[in-house]
Amino acid sequence: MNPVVTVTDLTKRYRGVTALDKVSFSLAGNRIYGLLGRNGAGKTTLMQILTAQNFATSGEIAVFGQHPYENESVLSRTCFIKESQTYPSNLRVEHVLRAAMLVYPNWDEEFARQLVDDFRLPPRRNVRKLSRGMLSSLGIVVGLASRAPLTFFDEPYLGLDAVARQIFYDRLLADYTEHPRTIVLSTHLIDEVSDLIEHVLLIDGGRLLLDEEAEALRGQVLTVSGPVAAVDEFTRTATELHRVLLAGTARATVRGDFGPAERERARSLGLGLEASSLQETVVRLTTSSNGHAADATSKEAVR
Ligand SMILES: Nc1ncnc2c1ncn2[C@@H]1O[C@H](COP(=O)(O)OP(=O)(O)OP(=O)(O)O)[C@@H](O)[C@H]1O
Repeated sequence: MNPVVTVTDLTKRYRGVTALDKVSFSLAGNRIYGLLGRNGAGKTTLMQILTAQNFATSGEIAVFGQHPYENESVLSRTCFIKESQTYPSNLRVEHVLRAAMLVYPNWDEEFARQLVDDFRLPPRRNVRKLSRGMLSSLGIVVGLASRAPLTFFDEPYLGLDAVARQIFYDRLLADYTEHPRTIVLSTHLIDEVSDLIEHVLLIDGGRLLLDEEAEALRGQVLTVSGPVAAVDEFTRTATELHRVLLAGTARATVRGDFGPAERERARSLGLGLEASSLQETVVRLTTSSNGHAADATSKEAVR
């Protein structure tokens, strides 16, 4: 199947800031992508360019095989829900939903109504009078009910409580299962979405640090713990991302290909092995690397 998005050597420079630096990747159809990275990594800039709300400095992009700028056939299939979505101040909730119905060909009105109930949104209230969390809920309703074949959610939950966030995750997963599409979810709440994400794109300082299936990544990053000498022996053949020393023992987060033989080797050295969570993996990769993970091992002496 042709990719839904292809990005080749995409660079975006603002005055004095390189927000994206020769980024290349593609997005397949019908997958949920996690677009992860620290503040200022370049995530919003990337989504803006892919939705024709910003221009590249150099590089190529194709969305559904075409450039998205002023391209109705691409934009009608693309939905971008931003962190701080703004609406004309004279609109009520029901007006926003009606406008969305006109924009998105796959709009599901019944699903939208159900979501409005789920998030307890008052349909007749003016958007100016919505609370911060209610505004985020409205964006989520539009993002889900649009059923756009390519949907971007950029930190959609400012002000949303834990119950509403869980409703978002549950409805997203259930609806995606029934109506598969390509969803890009940018978030800092990595633990909360780690079961949803099928593929991880990690950006750091404008560079793509990771483009990996979530399942594959789970087996690639491990934490080993035990006597320092045994940890040293084990980590000789892996990339060490982080280490904590504690009274003669070490706990190291390592990245590598850990098949059954490697795991057996760890056990024979008397080491404990734990899979790292996606959040820990992202934190360790972005704090240890700057693109040079092996050179910049972080050694943190606790005692
Ligand atoms: N209009 C602009 N003018 C100048 N610099 C900008 C502009 N927009 C973004 N930047 C800079 O580009 C870099 C990437 O910003 P971007 O908003 O894409 O990051 P982000 O990954 O979405 O961050 P966050 O997670 O904090 O939302 C940052 O250094 C930011 O300050």
